[in-house]
Amino acid sequence: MQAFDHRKYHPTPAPQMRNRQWPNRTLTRAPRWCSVDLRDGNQALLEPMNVAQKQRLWTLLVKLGFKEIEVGFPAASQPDFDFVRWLIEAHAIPDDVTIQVLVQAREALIVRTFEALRGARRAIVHVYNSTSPVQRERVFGLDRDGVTAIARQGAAWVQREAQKYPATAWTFQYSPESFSNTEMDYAVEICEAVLDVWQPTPGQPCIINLPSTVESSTPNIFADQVEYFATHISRRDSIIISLHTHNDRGCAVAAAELGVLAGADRVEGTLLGNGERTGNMDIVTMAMNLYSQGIAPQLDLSNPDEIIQVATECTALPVHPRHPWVGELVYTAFSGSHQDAIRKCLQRQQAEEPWQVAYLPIDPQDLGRDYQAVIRVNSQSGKGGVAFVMERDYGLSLPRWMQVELAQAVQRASEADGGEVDSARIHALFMQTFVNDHTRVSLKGYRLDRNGGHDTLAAQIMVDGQTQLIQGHGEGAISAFVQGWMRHSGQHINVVDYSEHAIGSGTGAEAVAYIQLNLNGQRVAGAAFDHDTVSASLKAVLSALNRVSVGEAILPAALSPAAS
Ligand SMILES: CC(=O)SCCNC(=O)CCNC(=O)[C@H](O)C(C)(C)COP(=O)(O)OP(=O)(O)OC[C@H]1O[C@@H](n2cnc3c(N)ncnc32)[C@H](O)[C@@H]1OP(=O)(O)O
Ligand SMILES: CC(C)C(=O)C(=O)O
Repeated sequence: MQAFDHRKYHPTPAPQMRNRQWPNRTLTRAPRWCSVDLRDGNQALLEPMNVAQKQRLWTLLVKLGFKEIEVGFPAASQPDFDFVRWLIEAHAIPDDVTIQVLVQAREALIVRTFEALRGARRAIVHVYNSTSPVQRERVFGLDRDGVTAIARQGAAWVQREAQKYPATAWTFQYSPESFSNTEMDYAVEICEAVLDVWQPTPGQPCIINLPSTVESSTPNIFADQVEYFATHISRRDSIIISLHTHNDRGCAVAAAELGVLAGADRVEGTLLGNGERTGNMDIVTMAMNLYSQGIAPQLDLSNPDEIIQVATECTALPVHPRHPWVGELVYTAFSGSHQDAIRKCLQRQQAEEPWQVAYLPIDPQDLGRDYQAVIRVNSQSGKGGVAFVMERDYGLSLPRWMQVELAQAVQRASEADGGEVDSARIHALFMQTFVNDHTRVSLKGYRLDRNGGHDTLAAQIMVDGQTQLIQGHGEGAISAFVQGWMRHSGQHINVVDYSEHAIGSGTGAEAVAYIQLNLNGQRVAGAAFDHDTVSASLKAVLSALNRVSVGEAILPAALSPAAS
């Protein structure tokens, strides 16, 4: 066979299901969570955690609200053993938290595991052996009966050792490792053998943990396997069915979700999905998936930045900026149409109504993220994003036609400079484009006589350093000013659009005015600020006029200093 030849592989067999129920169900509550960060997560690290790092991660897991935490494989290494001893001797385990430890079905390792747990108030001992045909035939060289004997014997050793420590409240857990690659009838058979040893009861249940040790099928097949198992195993009322999915195909979360629909009670996973190969099931993602559907996740994930900080410091693994729910960029939109939709929805969103914001599946503030990062502008952005930034950071609600023109200026800047255009730069472009410095023509003062809609305005303006007086009549100050300007200059000006609003509140509030003129057939917009609204509007007219006059020397002859 040549390289990259798909014929090397065969599909994972799926159980024959006649009347599967899970597709008709929906998730309504969070499963029982068990964090395996300190065990499966740890065993996948280039440099496994030392005791201090484990203590740090443990503290975080407890703070997040985990009630079951697999703390290590104490028979495997001294740091794991020492960490379990520290937890017990330092009384670091809260009353409502149960520690869990993993061990192979090997006598010496089981004995050592119970030594590590001496003095624990409560503990889950998790024993496993692998059950798939490849493991049976190629790793263990045994048939089904031989592998079942390992499981039965392991279960018996666990039971025997537990009896030596009667002061501890023990729960036993068994994993048919490689469950999802095991024939389902055999998976049930081997677990029955373990249950025969442990004899669980509803009052003293045990945990059967079903792993997709290596994820090798679509999540619906995993769900079928779980439903098959849950409906064929005996003593269902005496066992907690737990899932432990891996992410080889990128579907660990989906598999766990469907597995819960298929009858599982409990889910094992890690924070942000660290674990063997492509990782364990990411509990943060699954819990946030539930949260976003209005289901209490039973974990406090309101400070993901702390989770990321502790997890990355303990594992030395970075978190992708687009990691589901918590990545640095997940609540940031660069694309114009997304920004436009987000801006409109946020404007309409009422505090007491259900969240309905396009492109933002949850309110970023729930996770301590502010709206600062929601909209960032680059060459893919449009007027919506630019308008959002101006409103959010400077309190400026630009009229639509000005948004369009500013967005074009921003786009040119982004294309010229490459990358993101930050809020300060957008503001500078606004000021440069629409407000400018009134170098040639500026307002010195005005007198407005209001006369029932027929107003007279006398304005003193500076033109190239010399004072000029223009006078006009009209309906309102702007129209009187424009009329005066036209009379003096011979230019034709039409006010196409005008708006103004206050920035801030109280006596110190400033007004901003936006105006669009048609000057001799050419559209030109301007904006201006002043504490006095009339001044702001007259200055906005001059901002627009300055724009066309700059560099083009089209100042009207009558207003040019030579003509005065
Ligand atoms: C899918 C999972 O994540 S399972 C958890 C895996 N995690 C780890 O392995 C991390 C911790 N493990 C370790 O540090 C080591 O494996 C130890 C210390 C526990 C044991 O080390 P060693 O005794 O040197 O043996 P090693 O791990 O190589 O084990 C292989 C032997 O154990 C047997 N074995 C492996 N798993 C099991 C099991 N679950 N139950 C019974 N026997 C097992 C193998 O058949 C093999 O036996 P052989 O020597 O007769 O061929
Ligand atoms: C021991 C089991 C649960 C495991 O880690 C796996 O199968 O991935």
